[in-house]
Amino acid sequence: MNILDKITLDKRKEVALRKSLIPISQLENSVLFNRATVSLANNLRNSKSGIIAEHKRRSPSKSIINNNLNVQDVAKGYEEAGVCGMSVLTDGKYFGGSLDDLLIARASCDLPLLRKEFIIDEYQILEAKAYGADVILLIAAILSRDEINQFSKFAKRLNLDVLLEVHNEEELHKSIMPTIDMLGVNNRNLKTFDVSLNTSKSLSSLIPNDFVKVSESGISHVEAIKELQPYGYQGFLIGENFMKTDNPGASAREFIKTLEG
Ligand SMILES: O=P(O)(O)OC[C@@H](O)[C@@H](O)c1c[nH]c2ccccc12
Repeated sequence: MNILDKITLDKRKEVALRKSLIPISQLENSVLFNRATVSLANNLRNSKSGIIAEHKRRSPSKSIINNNLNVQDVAKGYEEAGVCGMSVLTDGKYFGGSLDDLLIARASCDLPLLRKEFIIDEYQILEAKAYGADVILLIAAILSRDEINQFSKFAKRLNLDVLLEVHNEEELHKSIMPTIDMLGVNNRNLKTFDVSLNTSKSLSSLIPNDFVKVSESGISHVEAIKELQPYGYQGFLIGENFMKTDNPGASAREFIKTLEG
């Protein structure tokens, strides 16, 4: 079984348990549930740098990245650095994250927040809203076209932006629909962990212009962004490159200064 299948299998069990612990009505009663969300897609359209900075403690491909930071400092640091949005990994087992991380990030900054999660059930979209997210991630590799349609419609009804992640042509064709705001091309193959910026380059011309194009993973220097911008990319999701340092906010700030300067 590949790692993505393993993660999704575990996720189905986890979500079933979560559902039994916290009823939907309780999520809907969250103070955050009815707040006005901020659009990441709009921020990216109006930005010169387009950086989405991620909070990621560890990953199956890199094991521990950084265990010595607190989410509050990271969120504030990213906001001060001038990023367009923040991505918060909420998967516990494989990435060391939690919904509490999302909640703390929400309490610490006004950036649009992406719930970075393996979404396989509408319940997780309600959680995203209740814990302060503005954007959800949908991963084409683990969803059918019908599910993408259903989940993205559901998210739009909650005023959440939808970032749809693809890794190849087949996933891209399956996913094009008007309820998607941003199309993210993951440079990392989630089944093998191979990383190549060529994935973003080769898929770019197949993405219709009404979607904001986001390039994800493996971006470790400003030159990579300069290389990808001519292909129409307006968003760049960066995790490890910032998180491996003692001060992710400061490294994001330095990165953006070099990029815009
Ligand atoms: O740390 P990196 O290589 O900069 O990557 C960030 C982000 O793209 C990556 O964490 C990611 C992209 N898509 C995902 C889906 C699930 C979990 C994680 C991811």
